[in-house]
Amino acid sequence: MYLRKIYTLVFLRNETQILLGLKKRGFGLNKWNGFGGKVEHNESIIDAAIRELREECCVDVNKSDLKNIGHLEFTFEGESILMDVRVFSASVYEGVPTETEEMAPKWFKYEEIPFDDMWPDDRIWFPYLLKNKLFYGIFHYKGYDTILNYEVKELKCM
Ligand SMILES: Nc1nc(SCCc2ccccc2)c2[nH]cnc2n1
Repeated sequence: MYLRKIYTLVFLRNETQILLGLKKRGFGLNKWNGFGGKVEHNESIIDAAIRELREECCVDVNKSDLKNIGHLEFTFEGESILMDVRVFSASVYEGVPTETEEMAPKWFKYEEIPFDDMWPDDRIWFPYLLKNKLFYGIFHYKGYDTILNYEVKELKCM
């Protein structure tokens, strides 16, 4: 029924702030989001996450510094794609976040996250990210602005 496509989403964090990027083209245009995109057939999910972060904001992160913090699945009314988004965070990285054709990076204080200019689901699962709890969420959208139904839960590590 659904054609599952895997994507990555990476958030750089420090004690007081999180790095978001304003999407300048393509999917999620003009929304603040983490850095990420498609996983190509010839790469692992982790390698794709590292590649997209470098391509989108010129920051390099080591595999060992990327932590899987969540798993999100998105379906859209009338579409057969299931977006399977693997969410990562890192607090150790190299380089200075730099604007590219794809993204304009900016640090946001945790109390000033611009949810009104982000995907509607983000305000639902960000509390888990902010509390460092591993999360799993599924969201069924009508169009790209309306969530018809969803479920989010904390995953207990094995
Ligand atoms: N936060 C968030 N992110 C995404 S897509 C993230 C993965 C991606 C996909 C394509 C290009 C770049 C990045 C979402 N989709 C529906 N709600 C959503 N929320």
